[in-house]
Amino acid sequence: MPEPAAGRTAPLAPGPAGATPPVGTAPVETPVVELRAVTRVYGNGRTAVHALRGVDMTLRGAKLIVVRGRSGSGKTTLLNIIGGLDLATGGTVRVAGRDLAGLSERERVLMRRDTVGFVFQSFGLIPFLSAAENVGVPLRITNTDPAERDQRVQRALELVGLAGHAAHRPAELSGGQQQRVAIARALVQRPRLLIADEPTGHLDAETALQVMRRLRGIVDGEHLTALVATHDRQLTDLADEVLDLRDGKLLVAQVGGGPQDGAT
Ligand SMILES: Nc1ncnc2c1ncn2[C@@H]1O[C@H](COP(=O)(O)OP(=O)(O)OP(=O)(O)O)[C@@H](O)[C@H]1O
Repeated sequence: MPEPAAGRTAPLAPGPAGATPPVGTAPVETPVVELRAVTRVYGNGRTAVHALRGVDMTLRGAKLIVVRGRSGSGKTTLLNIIGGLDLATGGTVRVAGRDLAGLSERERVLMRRDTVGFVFQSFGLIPFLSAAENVGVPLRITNTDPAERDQRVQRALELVGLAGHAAHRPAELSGGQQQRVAIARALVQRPRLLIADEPTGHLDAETALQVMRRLRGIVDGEHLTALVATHDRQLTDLADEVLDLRDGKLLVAQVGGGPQDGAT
């Protein structure tokens, strides 16, 4: 699939100013994710668990990419390493052109904040805050100007189709609506990369499909890359690419433009 000719659109407003290089605004040619020979070993000696065994991957462009695999195949480990929540034992991990191993802890925090949006199975909403307040939490942390914050929260809620539910608390929303609020919260910092670990795991099949369709539309409309781990077979139909992990190895990888680009 051809790459967009121009830079990606940034409908959720320009990137924040910061002391570190603006990783969230890396050139569009830069793959958002590049893994080379990535390994992750938990523990050591005879009890060592080889969760990832030499994963190569290149992701770029507005793509919805599904990672699937049996329980224990390494999906969460892979997503956490790409998102900078965990460090690889070996190999190279580049996100928006930056080698994560070369970043300090603080730089990794900034990389996550500016480049990556996370969505988890359990939604992770704060129960006593409204939908809008939940979505606005990342912007409060970064001391975003209140007027800009309100505008970006409103836009993010519109993207997930919940502009009319801004004042509702999580308990007043359905499971699918709660996950859409969580997606809006992940989008409000305008990430290049959205990482979702079993985002529909707590939803019934019909609701899961609705959430995934919404995600599909957001990937296309916002020109971001979404990496979604799921067991759900029907959700893979909406993906541009499907990566199969088995025992820490990537079996299928036709991602990032070139044929077999990044395939193991
Ligand atoms: N912190 C840890 N310490 C030791 N082993 C771990 C740790 N985290 C994961 N593992 C092991 O690494 C392997 C991969 O786990 P991971 O959670 O990445 O798989 P998964 O595909 O996401 O599984 P699931 O679908 O059940 O969430 C498994 O064998 C798991 O037991």
